[in-house]
Amino acid sequence: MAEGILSDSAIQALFDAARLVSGRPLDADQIQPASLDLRLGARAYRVRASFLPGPTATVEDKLKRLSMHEIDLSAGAVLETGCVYIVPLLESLDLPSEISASANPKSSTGRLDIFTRVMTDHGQEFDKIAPGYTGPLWLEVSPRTFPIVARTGSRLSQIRFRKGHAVLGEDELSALHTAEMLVASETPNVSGGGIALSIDLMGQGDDGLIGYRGKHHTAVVDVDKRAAQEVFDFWEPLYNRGSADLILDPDEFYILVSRESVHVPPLYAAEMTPFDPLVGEFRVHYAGFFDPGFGHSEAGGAGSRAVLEVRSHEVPFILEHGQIVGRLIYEKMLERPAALYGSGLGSNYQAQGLKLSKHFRA
Ligand SMILES: Nc1ccn([C@H]2C[C@H](O)[C@@H](COP(=O)(O)OP(=O)(O)OP(=O)(O)O)O2)c(=O)n1
Repeated sequence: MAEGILSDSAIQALFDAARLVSGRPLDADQIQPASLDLRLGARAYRVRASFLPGPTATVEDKLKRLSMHEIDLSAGAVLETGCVYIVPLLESLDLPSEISASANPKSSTGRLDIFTRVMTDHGQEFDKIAPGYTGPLWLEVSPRTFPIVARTGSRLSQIRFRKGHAVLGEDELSALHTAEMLVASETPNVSGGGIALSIDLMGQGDDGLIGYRGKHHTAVVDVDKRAAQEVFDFWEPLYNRGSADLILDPDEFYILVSRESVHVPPLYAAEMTPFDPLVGEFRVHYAGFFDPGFGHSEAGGAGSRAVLEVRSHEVPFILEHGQIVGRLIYEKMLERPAALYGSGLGSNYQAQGLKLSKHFRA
């Protein structure tokens, strides 16, 4: 059996065969080169704390006991920071037995520090969908830094479908790097199943901008509105003042950028591992799916950096320029996507440097 990640055309075929079902037609740009964006349904349930259904229960069973309040999302509603909401998704699955899936926040969601995880009935892990799963999908949503406005149809999370297991081993990864230059580094560090990304704290432009720290007690961000907010109402810029380092405060959220540009060739998809306990007491906060074609020069992506959402654990931590902060795992596609990231898909982050989410004016 050929193994790998399903492309845009294969996702469309799942939908056509009613293996992927939605009460509404799919949005025109909902299918991405190697993933499908998931849409919020009609209601959000405010719960006291996050939970997993476990092998004997459905999410609905648990909600009957745990929900404190129901919110109508049809006209949009504010979801507050520090609160946990459970939202049924418009999409549900009836997967063939050889197809599994995994979910992840969209990059725009991670950049807003909105914590999201997908749950399935009887699920014992977040964001993992067992082969052959039949049933609804639910999203846990918890805004961490900014209160948000979301509504039925808002797309916060995405799902990748796969057949079998097609993650590249370290030898294959090194060979692909030699052929295709996956991260622009003369001394690539391949270990732990992935290729390392390090942090850029030298900064950009004359003033040496290295990143942003999220402000507290801000106005709300509407997740469906592009370029609607002023950067400085929500973010404090951070500059390199000579030392090319940054002390991470454990209570703060940072947007930083990788030193290397990243390349995902058309026949591969990548994923940034969210946490590498060997590199320090901080983490790249959200795992990220990297689409086929991201940073690919034929798709207009030469020089695309990875944007990193970073938090420290428990203690303040000094991050230094060039320090490894995450790893990219590469996986084979089952076939080349019909459209690559960046090529006419309304992609927001191709050829990016240090870039906040699309909600802020550039
Ligand atoms: N931590 C991350 C995660 C992803 N990306 C890049 C690689 C992805 O190919 C690209 C787009 O990611 P998503 O599809 O998750 O993002 P959105 O759906 O929000 O953006 P778009 O509308 O551009 O697809 O962003 C990044 O720079 N840093």
